Amino acid sequence: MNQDQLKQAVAQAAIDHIRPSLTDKSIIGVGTGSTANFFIDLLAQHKGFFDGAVASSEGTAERLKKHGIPVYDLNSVADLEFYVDGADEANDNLELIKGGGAALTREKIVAAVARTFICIADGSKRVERLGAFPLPVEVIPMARSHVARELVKLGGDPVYREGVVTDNGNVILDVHNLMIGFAPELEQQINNIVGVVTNGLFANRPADLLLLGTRNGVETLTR
Ligand SMILES: O=C[C@H](O)[C@H](O)[C@H](O)COP(=O)(O)O
Repeated sequence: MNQDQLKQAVAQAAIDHIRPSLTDKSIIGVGTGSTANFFIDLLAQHKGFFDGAVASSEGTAERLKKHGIPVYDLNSVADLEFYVDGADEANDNLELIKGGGAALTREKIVAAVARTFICIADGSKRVERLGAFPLPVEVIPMARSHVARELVKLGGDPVYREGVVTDNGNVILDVHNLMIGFAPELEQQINNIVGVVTNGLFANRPADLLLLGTRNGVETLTR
């Protein structure tokens, strides 16, 4: 099985997990990235069994709409049972690094609202310790240098992701070589830097269910 087939398998596992709970009133939170795209394409086969979706990026909204799936503004949604999204790294505590596709802030917002966050990833994303993947930090453009200096004080090496503007009009610093000891604390510390919108650590709101695509099948990890 190649990586795309593993992504497809976990996307299908997520569909199988949520399908029995769906009603014609269900609205599903949908993440961003190549794994989430497999999920969207499979979800489209179940139109009629749910109402619509909330998107974590403009790209995802566009893909959902192309499939004819209604996209709702999160502000108009009172109840979101599921949020399904990929990750760049995941540990066995279901803490994640996300934001390789620059969608981290909207992803974190939708994850905060959802009752169940299902993370889908191919097995290569599983790590013992988070941090080999550079941590994405979304920053207000005028604060970029200030935030970079503060991140250096935390022991990281921030690199400006040139040419990338987030859906919120901000920029991304990718922080290399961070020692991530206690992830929930570091997540807060970075978010406390003035000018940071949010960072890609999902440790205070980790996933509830992690579906990992491996050559031996889909592994399920829960908290
Ligand atoms: O900003 C992007 C998201 O956090 C993605 O979920 C993450 O980068 C994983 O993407 P992919 O499924 O393409 O590996």
